[in-house]
Amino acid sequence: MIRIQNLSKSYGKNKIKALDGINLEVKKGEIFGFLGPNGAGKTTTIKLITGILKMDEGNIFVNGMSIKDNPIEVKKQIGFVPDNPEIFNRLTGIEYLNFIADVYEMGKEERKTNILKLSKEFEIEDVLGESIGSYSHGMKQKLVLIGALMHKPPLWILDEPMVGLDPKAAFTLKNMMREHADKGNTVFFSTHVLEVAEKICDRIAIIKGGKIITVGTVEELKNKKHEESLEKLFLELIENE
Ligand SMILES: Nc1ncnc2c1ncn2[C@@H]1O[C@H](COP(=O)(O)OP(=O)(O)OP(=O)(O)O)[C@@H](O)[C@H]1O
Repeated sequence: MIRIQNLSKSYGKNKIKALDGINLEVKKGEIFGFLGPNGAGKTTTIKLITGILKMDEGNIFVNGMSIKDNPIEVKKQIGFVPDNPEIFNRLTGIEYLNFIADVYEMGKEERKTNILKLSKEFEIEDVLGESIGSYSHGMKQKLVLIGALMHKPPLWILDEPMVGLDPKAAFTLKNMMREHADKGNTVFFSTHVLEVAEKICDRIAIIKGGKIITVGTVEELKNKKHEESLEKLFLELIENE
């Protein structure tokens, strides 16, 4: 579903390398966790897959299409939730969702059905008429999730999606991620919450200093290093690799 080849990205005049030639393959049907310490390059990778940033070198293919050659087609495949849900505060929730639905050219019935279903699941159907500026962080996060998922994209890319969600909403989202992957779709998400990654990911990658230091199932990686938990494995790899 996602193929990343020799991807590099530097920022600023000093050309600080945020990503240094990473390679990664994420398959259909998997929940893939992208882990790493602060500043490792997770958000940069996500911004390159979603076409928000331009890569310096390498290429990214989504469903066989290069993001360089088919940026619009690739974006149609993706539902993206950024790490910060700061969105149009002056719009109401429903105005925001209708705007997103327009961008994705969704029909009247389709948008109505999908918005109703998702807003009920995340329990914000009663506040969609109110301005986003009045929402809590968690409510904004739920609204962004609904906006990203309502056009039913096969590939979900979620940057720290659990931050700000209460336990019930986080549980709902985790179940939705599993269901989505089980239907043959793909979920790629970054997180610092290792317990969540350990529980729900089919495979993980750990990135540090712009380089992927390991990829595999949680069990494979734990066995390789004889560690009992993902937390211990993560700390060992971050210290020593
Ligand atoms: N706009 C920018 N200008 C300059 N440097 C940047 C910019 N954005 C990111 N960086 C640098 O690129 C590197 C990778 O950052 P990135 O945000 O991708 O990390 P991350 O793994 O998502 O971190 P976190 O867990 O803290 O969100 C860091 O050294 C960061 O300081």
